[in-house]
This record gives sequence, C-alpha cells and structure tokens, in this order.
Amino acid sequence: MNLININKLFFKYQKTDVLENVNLTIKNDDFLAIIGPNGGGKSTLLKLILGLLPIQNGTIEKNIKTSEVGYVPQNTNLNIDFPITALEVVLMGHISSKKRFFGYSKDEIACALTSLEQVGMKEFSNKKIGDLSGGQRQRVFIARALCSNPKIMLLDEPTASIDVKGQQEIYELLKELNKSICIVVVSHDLSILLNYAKNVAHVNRSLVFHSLEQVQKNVTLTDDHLCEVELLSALGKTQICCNHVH
Ligand SMILES: Nc1ncnc2c1ncn2[C@@H]1O[C@H](COP(=O)(O)OP(=O)(O)OP(=O)(O)O)[C@@H](O)[C@H]1O
Repeated sequence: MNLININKLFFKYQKTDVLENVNLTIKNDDFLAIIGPNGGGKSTLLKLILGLLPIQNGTIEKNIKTSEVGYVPQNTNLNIDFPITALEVVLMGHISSKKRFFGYSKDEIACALTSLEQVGMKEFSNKKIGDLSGGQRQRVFIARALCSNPKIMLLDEPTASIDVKGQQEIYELLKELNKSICIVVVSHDLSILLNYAKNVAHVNRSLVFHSLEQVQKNVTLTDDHLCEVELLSALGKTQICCNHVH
C-alpha cells in the first residue's frame, strides 16, 4: 500500500529554488533513507510531507491521517536543563484538541508508559530528561512520536551527536519498529543507515530513488572507510532503480 505519493513537487524559499520536480512513492513497509549533501533540501522535503510548509507546486497525496504521522525533529528544541521527566516528554506527544487543566488521563499515561517500554526506556520514566545520555534521550523522543500510534515515522538526523554504539542501538530500534511502521530517516550516518534501509532517496534539489539492493551492488558497504562524498556523488548521479520515479 502506498502511504505517500509525491508528484512533480517544486519548492523555493523566497527566490532560492530548493526542490525541483521531486517524485516519490513511500510504501507502508518501507525503511527509507533520505540522504544528500548539506543544504540539498532533505529537511525541507520532510517539512513538506508533514505539512509544516505550504505546497507551492506539485502534489503530496497522503493515504493516512495527519495524526498517523509521527515526527522526530532535528535537534529537538527542548531545553535539556528544563526539569521535566522522560514520561512528561512522552506525554507531550498526545494530540488533543481540548485544552485541559488537570493534566493527562489515565489512558494517556498508560499509553506513554507503553511507548517508553517499546523503546526500552520504561525504567527511566521518572528520570529528568537532562540526566539521560544522548541515545537514551533520542529514544524518549521516538517514544513521544509513537504516542499517536503512527503508520509512518519521519526522523530528521536522529543519531546526530550520538556515539557509534548508540547510533546502532537507535537503528536496531527503528528496525524493530519497522515491522509495523513505515520508517523514513534523514541522516548523514551513511555507513550505519545503509545497513538498515530498504530504499534510498538521494536529495540534492532533485530526488533520485534507489533500492538498497541496487546500491549494494554498486558500493562496498562493509568497507570501514566508505567515502561518503563519493557515495553521495554516485547516488546523486546514477538513477539505479527507476521503479519509484515517475
Ligand atoms: N526557512 C528558510 N528560509 C530560507 N532558506 C531556507 C530556510 N530553510 C532552509 N533554507 C535553505 O534551503 C536549502 C535547503 O535546506 P534544508 O535544510 O532543506 O537542507 P538539508 O538537506 O536538510 O541540509 P542539512 O543536511 O544541512 O540539514 C538550504 O540552502 C537552506 O539554506
């Protein structure tokens, strides 16, 4: 089942063209890596999918409700010195149209605890967010996105400034979640990401789609010294698989 169909999408900030004729289909069981050089338009594409930026030209058709899209933003702008617990951070993920004065319902708290359990952080629920490691904190943000029971989860640089072991743990978690949720990750951690992704979208103003199978035929992913610049350049130029490109 196609969750998202992007067709002939163009986007510019003021006079700067950022995305040009982007076409992409995201299926319900995909684990899609969005890669590309700095400033290539990856975050902009995520924001357009999320509806955080207006569509200027082209279409994004979503076969899911907005509430079924989970989002883990880049550098979550939560002040980690703020005295808030992991559970309270997750509770913030509950979407409710009603403003309440008496906190959260029992169901919402139970759901938040289940989300924390899913990411292996239940035992830390009462810990202050600032007292957690970078990797643990990112798990809490993933738990927050899980609260809305998403069918697709979009993560923008989820492993930035996390050590390699922590990065692997996050990707293992995403692999587990991918059994029931479509995962879309924007990342520069190519060596690790490409061990987990099923498909790759290279974004540098235009988008080139590759299946991982095709990428693996063309690059040696086991090489410890995988050259990201060369890989990005190769993926940006070669349209290895054109099934998903209209
Ligand atoms: N709010 C904005 N106003 C004007 N220009 C912007 C805005 N946000 C991003 N840009 C520009 O749009 C281009 C694409 O930015 P975007 O953040 O989407 O790239 P990216 O691929 O996610 O980059 P990075 O890998 O560095 O995070 C860049 O040239 C950036 O400077």
